[in-house]
Amino acid sequence: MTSLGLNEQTEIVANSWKRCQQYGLKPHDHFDDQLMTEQRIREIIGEHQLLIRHASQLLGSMERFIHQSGQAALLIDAGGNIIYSVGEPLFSKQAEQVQLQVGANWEERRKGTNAIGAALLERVPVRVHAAEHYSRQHSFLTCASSPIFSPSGELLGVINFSGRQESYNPYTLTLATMIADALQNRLLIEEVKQEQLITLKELEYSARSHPLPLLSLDADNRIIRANQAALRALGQDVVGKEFTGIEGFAVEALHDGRHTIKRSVAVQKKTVNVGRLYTFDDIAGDCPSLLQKKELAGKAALTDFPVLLLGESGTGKELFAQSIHTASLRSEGPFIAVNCGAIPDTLVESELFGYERGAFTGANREGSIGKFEAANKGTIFLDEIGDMSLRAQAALLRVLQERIVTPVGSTKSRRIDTRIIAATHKNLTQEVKEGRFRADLYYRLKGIQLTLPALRERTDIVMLAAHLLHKHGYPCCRLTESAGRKLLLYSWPGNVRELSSALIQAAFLAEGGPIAPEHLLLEEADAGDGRLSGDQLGAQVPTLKAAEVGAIKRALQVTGWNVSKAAELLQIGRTTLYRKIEEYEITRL
Ligand SMILES: Nc1ncnc2c1ncn2[C@@H]1O[C@H](COP(=O)(O)OP(=O)(O)OP(=O)(O)O)[C@@H](O)[C@H]1O
Repeated sequence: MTSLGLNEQTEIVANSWKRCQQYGLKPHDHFDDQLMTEQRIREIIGEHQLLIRHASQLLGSMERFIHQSGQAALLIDAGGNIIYSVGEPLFSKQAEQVQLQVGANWEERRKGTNAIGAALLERVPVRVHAAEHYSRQHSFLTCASSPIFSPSGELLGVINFSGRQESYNPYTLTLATMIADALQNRLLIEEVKQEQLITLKELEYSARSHPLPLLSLDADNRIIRANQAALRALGQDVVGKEFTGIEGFAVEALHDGRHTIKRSVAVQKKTVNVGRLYTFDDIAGDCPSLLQKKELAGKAALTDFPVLLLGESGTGKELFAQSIHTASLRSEGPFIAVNCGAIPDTLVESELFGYERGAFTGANREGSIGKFEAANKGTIFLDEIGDMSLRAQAALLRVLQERIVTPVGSTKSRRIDTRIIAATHKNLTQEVKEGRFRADLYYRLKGIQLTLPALRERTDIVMLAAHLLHKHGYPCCRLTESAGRKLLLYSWPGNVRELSSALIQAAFLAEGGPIAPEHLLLEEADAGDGRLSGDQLGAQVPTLKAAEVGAIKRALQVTGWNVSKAAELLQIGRTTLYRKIEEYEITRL
């Protein structure tokens, strides 16, 4: 910014005097000498941290010169408040007598004609020397101020040099202007850095959750960028408009470690599993037996072999099935889940293979495609396969062998290109032995077989619990140590599904505080707290010995047979635990 000529400066001062007369100020009056409260000063300083940081770096480097000149340098915000100062101590003391100090306001209306107030009003560099000050109290001063603008042209404040009138130097106005320009450049660089950060964040989001709607907002909440998905969601003309929030969007503020950047990236809130299939990243836990299955499933995903998932109810079979699909080359194709146990025997063929128009009474007049065709080029997940009738098994076997389906009522067969993942909580070999499941179908399905560990066999229950609390929207909810112990000693017949619902209930009961054992309402009497409720008494009550053996076995299992850790969990001595292991003849399976 170039300095104005002498005439323009004189005119600025003259106009300021006229305004002061209109305000009703008198040169001999006692001018406003109120300072802000300490609390308010702290707040204002907090709001201008970035500006203060850059100003203090620039002025700090010339502190010696400022001292030698007998002056003080000040930073003032756009409202006329002094928010930072560095100066020669003797002059700074005198300046304080007229409140030229942090916490004072130097707007023209309060202090009469002065360089700070005039530069803020006129938005140009201004010098006010000695008797040019409207107030007689200020005539001992010589001051030079230059306005600071943001990269987008908004007035942010003023840099001012003041000293006793004898310290007048024609270059102080040039100096103020140079410092204001340097400050502006630094802000611009900062903005570019923020821009890079925001772009990186956007890239990260697009890599992770493409094609979710993605917006970038400026400091005023105006949309500066939007990807195609966001344009579809919000309209093609949203760029430049103010973002007022929208149902389903979460706004994430970005930080650079030192301060919060006012811009935000808005991404669509993850609504659990609505329109989004699970991926391997959703499978939480670091228990070796789980990690091994995850690795194997990851390899299986790259092939087209059938996968058979075994495991108790709630161990994550569907989670694995979806993750295999999303990691496979078929991920762009459909994922169709069929609960085989829920289809009535008479409808199995029409459900799986479809039917032609008018094939049977009650059928849709237009006909319908079956699940296999719906899953063409994708994956079909045959859940609860162990619950299928023998008749249905025969029909399924035909499809697997021939890779074609014939809709009910049709003579035309259709070729299908579908990857098959089946799952059951039943022991299929036992089912085969007892004649309830066809051996040939079993061998067709078990291309790659994965048995998922039951939760009680896992060593990462507490970590999984923290993950599930986070997933269910209680990221700050923490488990007390004794609650963690209770989770470890419980037998979890319902596996992760049961853990998940126990935690939601516990977080609710804990009302935002830490989750304690009494918040975990578990089904069994062996829940680790040793207490039995009234309705659990009677036939279901295990004997004391059985409960003790159960607790010891689980403690050994979750600690991977680390006797010291298991004893700690059970809150008994190590020697006692050794004795009990021997006494009850507990062995590692
Ligand atoms: N390792 C895991 N990490 C995170 N969530 C999990 C994990 N395992 C299971 N879950 C969650 O537990 C619940 C039950 O999982 P899922 O439906 O996949 O189990 P399943 O074995 O298919 O059960 P079922 O046999 O009863 O159909 C789901 O909400 C799933 O997201």
